[in-house]
Amino acid sequence: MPDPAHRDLLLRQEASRQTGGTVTLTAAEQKLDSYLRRLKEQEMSAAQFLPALHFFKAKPLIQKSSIFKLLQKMPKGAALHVHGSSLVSVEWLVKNVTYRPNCYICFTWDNSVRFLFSDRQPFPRWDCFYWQLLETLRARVGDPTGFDNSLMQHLTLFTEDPDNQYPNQDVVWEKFEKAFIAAAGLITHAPVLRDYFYRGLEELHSDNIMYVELRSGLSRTYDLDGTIHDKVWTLKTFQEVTKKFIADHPDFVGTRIIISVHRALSVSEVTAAVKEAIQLQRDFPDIVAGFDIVGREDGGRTLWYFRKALSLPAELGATLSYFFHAGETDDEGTDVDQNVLDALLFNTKRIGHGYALAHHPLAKELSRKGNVAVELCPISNQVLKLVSDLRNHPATVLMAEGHPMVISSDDPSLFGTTGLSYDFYQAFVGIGGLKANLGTLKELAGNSIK
Ligand SMILES: O=c1[nH]cnc2c1ncn2[C@@H]1O[C@H](CO)[C@@H](O)[C@H]1O
Repeated sequence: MPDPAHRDLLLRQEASRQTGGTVTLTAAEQKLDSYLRRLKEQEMSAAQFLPALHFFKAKPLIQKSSIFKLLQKMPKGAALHVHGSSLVSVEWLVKNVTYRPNCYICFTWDNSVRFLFSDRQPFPRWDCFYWQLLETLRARVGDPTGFDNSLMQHLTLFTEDPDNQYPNQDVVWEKFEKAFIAAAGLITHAPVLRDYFYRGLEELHSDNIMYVELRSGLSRTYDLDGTIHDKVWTLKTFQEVTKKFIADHPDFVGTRIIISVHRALSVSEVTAAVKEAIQLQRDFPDIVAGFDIVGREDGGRTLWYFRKALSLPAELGATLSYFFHAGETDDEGTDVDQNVLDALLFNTKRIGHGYALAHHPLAKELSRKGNVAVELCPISNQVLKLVSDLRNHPATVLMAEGHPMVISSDDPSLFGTTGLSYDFYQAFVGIGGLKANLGTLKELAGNSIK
């Protein structure tokens, strides 16, 4: 029989490698940890293991969970992987923004919607022939609640029947991109953008988050009379709103922007965007964090495809920090699957998603040694169909190995979440399992503000 004392020693050694395994807990924290463990045993043995359900089905049940309620109260540090155009709850977009005067709507041939604020009847566009004043239309349909719910459906992925609505990744990604386009007309109206951003910070702050980094393309914004504002205007607006928010909430620390472009762009377009981002980071060092390339990785252009553009800062002797999405794929062995290694070769500061990282021993080693944290977004991975049951998420291995990682929400409006508590729940209960404890939570929150 193996020596029980030796076995004990090995078990302790192994546990100490787990994320949070080296965090020491005070006596009071140990008490809380035992309580958390009991709660977790109950929730994990419940007939419906919530992180195994599609998030849309689990959400109302998570809201009743005692662990979730504790997580809401916990200071969670920073939200480091959030897309700026999916920041605020769709209820607010519909109930507040679409009720503002001069809001026009148009239904497109592909069953999507467009919004536009205008002081006159908008001209037909290629994607939108017939614009109607929302106020008039809402009055005419007679059932404003039903109408508003249908508007929300265009702006979120939420559905009661996700398994049938989204049979595969192609279907869910198509709806996903359509929802971004639909929301754009609301969010890029200049006066709305200010309120939208302030509201987004409120939602984060009320979930005990102190800092956020937003991926944003800094889309041009417009005024009622059609005046267009450029990226500098948008950055200044982010800067001003953040300042006001901190004045109103002194415990909030700040916001920074990771300038993002879509991977559907050409090399020359990305080259121009990199040049512009270098300049913007130079001009706004306190608000521009760096640069990323976004959009669905599978079937999309790779980081290596853009290598000339991405090498520019080094060639020019300029600085531009990278925060690349990489390895948000289960297509092992394809070109996109190499994004994780290439992201590291381009000195990315963090890896967005890194779902594929577990299958890349060398990239994993580099990320660990360089302390390049993986931005784990469990709900996003579930909704966008990379994984169904979180117990099978490759991050279970990363967490067991103490790999540097942070937890984030990716697209709160589209997934119907606010703050990070839902994401922490899924990571803590689903991915961490019984092994993850209060030390794990402390380390995850701590990693985000290092
Ligand atoms: O999880 C994600 N992976 C990759 N791209 C994403 C994800 N979430 C959003 N976007 C991309 O960000 C753009 C808006 O900033 C969206 O158009 C979408 O392509």
